[in-house]
Amino acid sequence: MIWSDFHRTKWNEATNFAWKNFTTPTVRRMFSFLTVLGKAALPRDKLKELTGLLQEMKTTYSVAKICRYDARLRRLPSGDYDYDAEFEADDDNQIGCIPTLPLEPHLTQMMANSRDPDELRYLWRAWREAAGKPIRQKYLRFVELSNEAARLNGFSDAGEYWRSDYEIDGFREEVEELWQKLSPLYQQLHAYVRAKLVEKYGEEVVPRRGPIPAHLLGNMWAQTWTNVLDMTIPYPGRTSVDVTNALRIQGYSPLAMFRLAEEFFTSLGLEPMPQTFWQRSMIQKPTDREVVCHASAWDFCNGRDYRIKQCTEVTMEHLVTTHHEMGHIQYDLLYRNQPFIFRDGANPGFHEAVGDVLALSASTPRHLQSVGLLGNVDDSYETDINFLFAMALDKIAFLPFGYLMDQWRWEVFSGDTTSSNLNNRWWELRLGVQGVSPPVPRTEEDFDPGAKFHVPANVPYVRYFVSFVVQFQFHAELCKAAGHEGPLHRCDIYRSVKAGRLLRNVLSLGKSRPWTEALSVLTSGRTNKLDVEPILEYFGPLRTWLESQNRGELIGWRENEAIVLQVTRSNASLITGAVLAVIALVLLVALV
Ligand SMILES: C[C@H](N[C@H](C(=O)O)[C@@H]1CCCN1C(=O)[C@@H](N)CC(=O)O)C(=O)N1CCC[C@H]1C(=O)O
Ligand SMILES: [Zn+2]
Repeated sequence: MIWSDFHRTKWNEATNFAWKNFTTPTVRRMFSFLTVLGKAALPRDKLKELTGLLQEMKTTYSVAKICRYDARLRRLPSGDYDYDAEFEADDDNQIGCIPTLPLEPHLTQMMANSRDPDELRYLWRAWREAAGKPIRQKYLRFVELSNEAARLNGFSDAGEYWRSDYEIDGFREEVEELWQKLSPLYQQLHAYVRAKLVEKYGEEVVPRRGPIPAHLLGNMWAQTWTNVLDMTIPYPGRTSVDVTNALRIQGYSPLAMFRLAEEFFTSLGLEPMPQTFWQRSMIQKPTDREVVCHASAWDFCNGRDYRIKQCTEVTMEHLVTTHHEMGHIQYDLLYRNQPFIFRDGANPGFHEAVGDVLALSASTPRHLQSVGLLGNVDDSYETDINFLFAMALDKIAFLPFGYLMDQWRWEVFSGDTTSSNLNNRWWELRLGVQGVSPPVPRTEEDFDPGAKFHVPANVPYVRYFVSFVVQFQFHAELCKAAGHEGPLHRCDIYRSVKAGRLLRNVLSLGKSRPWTEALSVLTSGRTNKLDVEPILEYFGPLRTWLESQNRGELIGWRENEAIVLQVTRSNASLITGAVLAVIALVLLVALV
């Protein structure tokens, strides 16, 4: 909605009005949200520019495609793969191929399944050439306008505006403290996975004591490592909870996956998906048009229309994502009777946690067996460790990525990071916090953060870090309500109406109360703070196992040991470059 200057003046008068002195807390709370206009506070022309930039960046990301990797065509005389050749313009200035491969499902699946470092390195770089690099300048202008809008709302920059969603002072410090408590467990997992990747690829590809090259972790952003489970599973041959094959053998369709997820919610006495959901959701990639394939959930704010858009593949990973997206819809449904301004998550991390909490139960070997996706499941120690390890490849591996994405953006918004070190700062964080390195040299010509959906789409990310902590607090409390006894990681709240009632009581509040109060409701008053104890308890047995396995390994990484795989520059390009330089020099001398 575009505000006329008259409206804006009137609104500014109203917002300065003494609503802060209203006696009714709920009304005061409503005004505290209503008076934050966000980007609508911008003058009309700048608002138009901002939304235009956002649309262009999202479109670039969603239609980006790359060329096929064709090792045969790109061999140097030495036999090495001539890596740069893919990016060299041919004589008619065309890239040496026709880009045909989109991120979903092609590149996602290739990053998950390829075990060829050359191919993975090509895919990793080609995606960043196609999706990140082209939006670097647009993003810088977008940041300027976002900061201008934030200041018009009384914030110092867009980062402070984003953090205000958490309604506590010192949220930044809180997140830092949580990460410091979780980092040792991450480093244990990192050390073990690195050792396994050294076994698989050798030390000339993976430095035994350095960071892990980012293209070898089964994911385009190395944000979760579940796709390298086959190379790293602690006890091969014992029960593995990757049920992708079972889903396919049993003929699961995307719709069947959605129905399976819905049944978990209704087994708790929670809301079924409304009729319109099944009529209007897009759960498979259409063949007749380009769509934004990145999975998302939508509340159309009329109490009836809720939809998921997802290019669903029949894999375990997509089954978990289906629970995640349906968790958003469940939350939307539970607070639909709140006043409009309160129809939101208690904080953004709560919204991200709902579906994941149910998936923690749905992913247990026992539960997978009960729905026929796993055969015989034993209660052996090895099965436990295999399960916890698979969960850690998703939940623990993710923590540094969930943490650093907005560390980087908050610094860009505050001006600590500028166009002179935009990409370098990203890799400082990736190296320092996550212990991953780029497989090819990076410069300020590149814009690697732009190759991750949430940056062009301008969706904050620390919500996922908060979710990965708080979902285990939810899990622990719901398991208590369900009467679970035994280790937390074996808990399955399936069909527990008591757990469902507790979850309903917390989620129905929406944003009508501060999230700290919602946490009090969840824990019957025991705490109102984010707490890493439940996630550390859940992974306790694995941590002990990792520490024993990692004896003799360096825990952590020497940052100067990043092996940047030498990109085999084709001689031609080097010669061309030299010749051009000489011509330029001769011309310069001639002109002077
Ligand atoms: C796959 C998932 N898609 C997001 C999500 O579901 O959060 C989408 C895109 C951005 C926001 N969004 C929404 O659907 C919102 N409308 C939900 C809401 O606010 O109600 C996603 O991006 N994830 C999941 C794990 C980590 C992260 C990633 O994949 O990096
Ligand atoms: Zn989400």
